[in-house]
Amino acid sequence: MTKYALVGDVGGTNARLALCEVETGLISQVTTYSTSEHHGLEEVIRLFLEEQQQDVKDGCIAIACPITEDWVEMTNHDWAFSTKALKANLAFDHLEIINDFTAVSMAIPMLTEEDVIQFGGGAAVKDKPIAVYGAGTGLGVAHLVHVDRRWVSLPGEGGHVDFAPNSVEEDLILRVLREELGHVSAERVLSGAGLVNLYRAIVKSDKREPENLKPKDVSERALADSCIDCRRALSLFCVIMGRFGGNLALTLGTFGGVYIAGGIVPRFLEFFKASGFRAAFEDKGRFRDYVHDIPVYMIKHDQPGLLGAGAHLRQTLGRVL
Ligand SMILES: Nc1ncnc2c1ncn2[C@@H]1O[C@H](COP(=O)(O)OP(=O)(O)OP(=O)(O)O)[C@@H](O)[C@H]1O
Repeated sequence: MTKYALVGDVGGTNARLALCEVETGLISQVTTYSTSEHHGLEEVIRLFLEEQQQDVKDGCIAIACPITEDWVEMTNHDWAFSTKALKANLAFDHLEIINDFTAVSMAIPMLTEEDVIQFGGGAAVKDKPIAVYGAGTGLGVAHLVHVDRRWVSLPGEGGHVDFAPNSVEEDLILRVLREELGHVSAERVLSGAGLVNLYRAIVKSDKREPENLKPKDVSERALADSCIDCRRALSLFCVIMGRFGGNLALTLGTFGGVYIAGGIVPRFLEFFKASGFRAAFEDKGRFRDYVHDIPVYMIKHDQPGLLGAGAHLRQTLGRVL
């Protein structure tokens, strides 16, 4: 009989739950619940399991916040719970709560050629380290290394490293943002709000007054070619994505590839392809040759969080990915 586990991907707005076939990793019955319409994770899991009519005893839920102890509190929502209590209340044998980017990284070994778009470089080297990063509401980062015939995801808060400018234009941006924010992390430029920060800094460095724009306004005006500042901001966003990805590649020698996740880049794919992204990725001075062949892939699979939560759980249960 097919054995199923519960998998989940919980963000600030939506909680997605699904079944995962333990032997194959196949995801089915994907159901999305609005987090604002429910009191907590246990409530939506119960609703989901009542629908399924399956004897589910194992689960893995990816969630958008740092996971450091039993008590889990979401960053952008008021859901909070004890993992131990949740496992006991659901009468599960096994329940893991993992960070959402840990899940995205664990999905990578499961992806096929159809799930990605390559941006330059050669072929990925099997079992070499992998980096994944993604701009969305924030900037998520994770690394994946292959040790003792299993994949290990290295967590961290890599989105909060210092923004490292590498051109006169980027120096100007840093100066303006530092005056406003103090510490300028990479996330302050590589996220939805980051795109707006770039636009505002470009306008302010020219001693003009920026408009009150949303991230979507900046990318739409850039694509429509109706605002030169927005176009510069979007171009710079792509270049800084390249520099940041190149830094991840250098740090861990990611000859297994660098992957881009997150909801922002897919919204202007053609612009991204034609941008200075790859040149900036390789713009590493004496180490240009080192990163030259490292492939970059954008993940286009629509549920990498669920796929990765399933992969994480299956590996814990002793399956080989
Ligand atoms: N067309 C667009 N161009 C640029 N940024 C956009 C666009 N549409 C939305 N955004 C920004 O993208 C960010 C949301 O990113 P994303 O869609 O990856 O969701 P998330 O909140 O990070 O993830 P989840 O869906 O798991 O909660 C927001 O900052 C939003 O303002």
